[in-house]
Amino acid sequence: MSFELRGVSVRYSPVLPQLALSDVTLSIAQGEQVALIGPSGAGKTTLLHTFAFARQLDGGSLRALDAEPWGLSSSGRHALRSRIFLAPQTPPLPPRQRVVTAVLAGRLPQWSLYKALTSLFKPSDPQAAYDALAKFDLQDKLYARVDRLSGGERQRCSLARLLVSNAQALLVDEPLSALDPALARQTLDVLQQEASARRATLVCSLHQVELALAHFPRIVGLRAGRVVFDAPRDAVSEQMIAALYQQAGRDREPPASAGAEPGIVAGRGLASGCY
Ligand SMILES: Nc1ncnc2c1ncn2[C@@H]1O[C@H](COP(=O)(O)OP(=O)(O)OP(=O)(O)O)[C@@H](O)[C@H]1O
Repeated sequence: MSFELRGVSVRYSPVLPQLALSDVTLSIAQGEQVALIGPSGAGKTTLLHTFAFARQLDGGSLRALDAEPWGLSSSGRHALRSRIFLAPQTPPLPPRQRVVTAVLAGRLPQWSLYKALTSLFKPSDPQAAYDALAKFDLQDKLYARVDRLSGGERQRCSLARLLVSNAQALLVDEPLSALDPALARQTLDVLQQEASARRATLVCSLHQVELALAHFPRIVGLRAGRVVFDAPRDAVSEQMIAALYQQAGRDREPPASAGAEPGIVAGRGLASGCY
């Protein structure tokens, strides 16, 4: 099993009454490809960070790659973490760095400190960075500076890092926010082909509901920190989507229908695609 959450709660601060995740139970098998959808503030990012044990639990338990990260020593946790790639919503790319160096940073978890430092001055494997960038049609940017890239180029450059890593679990947070529709589809194709080729688990948060349903066999709907549905894409109806996004952002209480069949909301359908 890649990830198993049992009754997990996460709170950002003890002074904040609300839970970012509330009693979440979810299992994801190795090699599965899952889309997380839900309104802004639903807890998608928090869930991805929880999988990658970047956030402490306030309750419940987590298993990741068949280990219990919070029961390990910090060095054990670090070793386990190196097998997971978390691509954040805002790519942390140093602006003055060359793209080749930024992409090869995807290998940092596998490198010694010496190799990491020397690679800053002389990229250790520019061919690997070139090949990864080529999958996103960005190979001509190999030696460009990161701050000369467009937002969409930067986003794909950050995902090229994932391609050079050797992670067995790929956690990707809103990878399409700066991309046009054609690039968005291409980017998802690249991520999914890569995950399939290395039999890695892929969990991807998306605001583009249509793309989530078109690309991912399993869809998890989150709202107000809770799993509202977890279903094969063919079982996800327009009504479920409408209920998931109903009054998005206006409450942090679990919807009355959480865990049950959601109600029908008129006027919004899958055709509107991005909620
Ligand atoms: N650093 C933080 N400190 C305090 N609260 C936070 C922090 N990060 C997130 N939250 C809160 O936790 C909840 C879940 O946020 P999260 O970022 O996981 O949602 P999301 O579904 O990823 O949203 P979006 O789609 O807008 O990125 C929200 O209520 C948010 O305000």
